[in-house]
Amino acid sequence: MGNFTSITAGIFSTQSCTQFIQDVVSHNCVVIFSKTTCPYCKMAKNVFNEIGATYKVIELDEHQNGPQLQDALAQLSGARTVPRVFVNGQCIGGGSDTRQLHEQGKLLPLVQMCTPCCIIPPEDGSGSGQDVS
Ligand SMILES: N[C@@H](CCC(=O)N[C@@H](CS)C(=O)NCC(=O)O)C(=O)O
Ligand code: FES
Repeated sequence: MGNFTSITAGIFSTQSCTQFIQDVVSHNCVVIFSKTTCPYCKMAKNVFNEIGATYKVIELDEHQNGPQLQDALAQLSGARTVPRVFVNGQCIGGGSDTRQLHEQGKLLPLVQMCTPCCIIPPEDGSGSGQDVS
């Protein structure tokens, strides 16, 4: 009788996970593939909080296809560890890589290259943005 392997593979295949990841990272300036309990992941989120960048988080431990997504991330980025951090469609590495780039002053310029810009303007109360000097 029939072989259902190809059907059950469906959405769970590494290939469709790869497509999902490529879709998410091409539509969001900063994407963090994370696990809710992971301190390295918190570190990565904190770095982007510090520079005022908004980011999309995908918590792999809460995701139906978490393990498959990790396999696909390994293929795409060379590591299946969390976090995996993407800026402007490119993987910049994990939590310590993100912090290091920030300490070297290289993270903000990467984020600023995104269109549309994902930096939240600081609320300094200095008026409506109209400069009439
Ligand atoms: N230096 C790396 C360390 C990442 C790491 O070792 N992550 C562990 C969890 S803390 C991991 O992903 N292990 C494999 C797994 O959870 O599937 C980083 O900062 O991202
Ligand atoms: S520190 Fe343990 S899951 Fe990341």
